[in-house]
Parts: sequence; C-alpha cells; structure tokens
Amino acid sequence: MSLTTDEIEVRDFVVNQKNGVKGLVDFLTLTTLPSPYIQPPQERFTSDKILLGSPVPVIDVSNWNEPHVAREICHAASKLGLFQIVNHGIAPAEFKGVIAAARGFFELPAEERRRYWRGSSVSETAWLTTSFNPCIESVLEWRDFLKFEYLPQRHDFAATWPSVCKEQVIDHFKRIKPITERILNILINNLNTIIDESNKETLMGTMRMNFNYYPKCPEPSLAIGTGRHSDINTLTLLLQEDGVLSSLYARATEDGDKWIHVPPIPGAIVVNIGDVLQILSNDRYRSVEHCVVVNKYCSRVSIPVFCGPVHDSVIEPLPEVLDKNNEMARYRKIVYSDYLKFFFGRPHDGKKTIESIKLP
Ligand SMILES: O=C(O)CCC(=O)C(=O)O
Ligand SMILES: [Fe+2]
Repeated sequence: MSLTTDEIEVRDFVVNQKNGVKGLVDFLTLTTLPSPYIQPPQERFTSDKILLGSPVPVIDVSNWNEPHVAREICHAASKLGLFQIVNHGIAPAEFKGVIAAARGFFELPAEERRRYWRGSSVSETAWLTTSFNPCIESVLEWRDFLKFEYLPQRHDFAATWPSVCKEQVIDHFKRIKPITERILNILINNLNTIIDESNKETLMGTMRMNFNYYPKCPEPSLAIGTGRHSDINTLTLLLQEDGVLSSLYARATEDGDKWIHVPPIPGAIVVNIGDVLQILSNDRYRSVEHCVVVNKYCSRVSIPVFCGPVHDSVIEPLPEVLDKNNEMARYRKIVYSDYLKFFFGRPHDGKKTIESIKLP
C-alpha cells in the first residue's frame, strides 16, 4: 500500500493510538469521509444491487416440535443460507438489555475502551479492535468491535470483562446457546446423522460474541460497515437494533450481484449458515455472503454470537452425506486452525476461504 500523509495520520489515530472509528467521529467533526475509508467503486453498495420482492424467511419457532419448523429451517439453510426466527422464547426486554450494554461500552471514555485494545487488552477473553484486519487492509471498514470468548469451563473467564456489560454478555450467551443447539440439531438430523460426542466439538465447541459498533458516517455511499464475507463457523445468531436505517444485506444467489435486505424485526434473531456447515453438508447448506451498509443519521449496534469448531477439529464433508448418495466430496479435509489462519490472514473477501479448499 502507498499511503498519503492524511491516510497515515488517520490510520495512526484509529489503529495505532487505539481510538477506533468511534474515537475518530468523537474527536473530529467530519463532513467528508477520510480517505482510508473510501472503498473502490466495485465494493460500494448501491441501491441498484438490492433485490426487491424476495424477502428473508421469517420462521415461527413457538413450537419446535412442529414439522414445519424443521422443514422451513432446512429449506432456508439450503437456499439463502439465512433466515430470522421469532417466538423463540427470549423476551424483547432481554435483547434491549444486551444492546444497551453494548452501547454502554462504546460510550465509555476513549481511555477506558482503549484498555481492551487487541494485543494489550486487560482481558484474555475480550478484546476491542477496528475494521476487520486493519494492518493488512488497503481500505478500512467503518466499524469497531469488542469480541468475547465464552469459556464457562473456566470459572474466571469473565472476571476481566468490562463491568458495564459483563452480566448482560454472560446472560446472552446462556440464552442463545440452547437455541443454537436446537437449530444445529435440526440441520444435522436432516443430514442423516445426529449430534453426539464424536462431532459436538466440531459443531459447537466454541462460542464467541461480537459487539459491533458502526458510527454515523459522513458519506455512507463511499464506505462499508462490514465488507462482503461469509462467516466461517457453523452457525451465527445475530441481534440487530430495530428502527435503524437499512444495514445488513445477504447475497441473493452465488453467481449474481443482487442483495436482499435483512430487515430488523423487533425481538427476532437473524440466523446465518457458516462455511463449516456448507462443508460438512457437501453444499446441501449454503454459507451466505453478507455485508453491512452504514448510514449518515444514526449509529448501529449488532450482536452476533458465533458458534463453531474448536481449533483442532478436522473439517470435511460428512460420510453420512457422501455415502447415502454415493457422491464425491466437494472440499478437501482441513484442520480448523488452518482455515482460521487463511480467513484472518486477509481482508474480508467474499467466500475466498471456502473456495480455497474446494476440490476441482
Ligand atoms: O452487523 C451485522 O449485522 C453483521 C456483522 C457481521 O457480519 C459479522 O460480525 O460477522
Ligand atoms: Fe458476518
């Protein structure tokens, strides 16, 4: 990358001085987008890319045992790779609480937030950063995020979390976990197998949560909040604030550049399929590419919970899927830590990670 002085100063302030993009908007009255955030034209999100008339499925899970629930979940997982669930039993007030806690964290003074900056965080299990991979990205994303690792087997895993949000994060992990398990069960049963001790660590050995914070952006059409990517884990369950201008988009089909808006629905959880489920299912399920558009008038918080494999899990298409249909594996076997290395070693880049292990 060759950078101008302005770019170096902005990057230095945001990344090296650990202020984040939140620090930048608090410190300066911006009327134009700083150059490190200006996306090349092909990465900007324009309204002609929006596909209308093809809404995201909304699935009522008030009775998990009704056959239509499994049917609709498996159908959505194989088509768009993303759906919303309602009537899942978590009260809207609980969601409001965790979203308020996330806002509470980002409203802390900059020096308080900085204590959690990645690389020097006061917590081993929570850290803050900006964009996605700021040291190697030629253009930055308009987002800061605080990541939490859920390690309930360690009694002190949350001892160092920020007090402004600690309780709410623990509670949210606890509430989301059984719902994730139910959905994974449905998806795995539909592949002619079950979740047991042999695959549990691969399907749900880890849980992580992000507090994503997207400040108001002076020129949103030139920036991106989160660049195009698919989640690499098994399943992500995401809360997004209601009443916020258009934000999350999911790619409608693998081969086209049309995107479907994922509207905030009060109390709903957005569920998206990650790469690991696409690999295990040998493409029965689709990990959906998605991106986040920012806006000029309000900041936005989103809270994904990522459920996924432990680092040493070996990921490959399930024999139950291949044997039943006598089909060839479409992906080569990979250890999850190598998969992570590939994903985190580059900027957000669509579905390049899963493509890297696709067999010819
Ligand atoms: O902010 C959102 O709605 C989605 C964020 C996202 O895709 C991620 O954190 O992986
Ligand atoms: Fe994502």
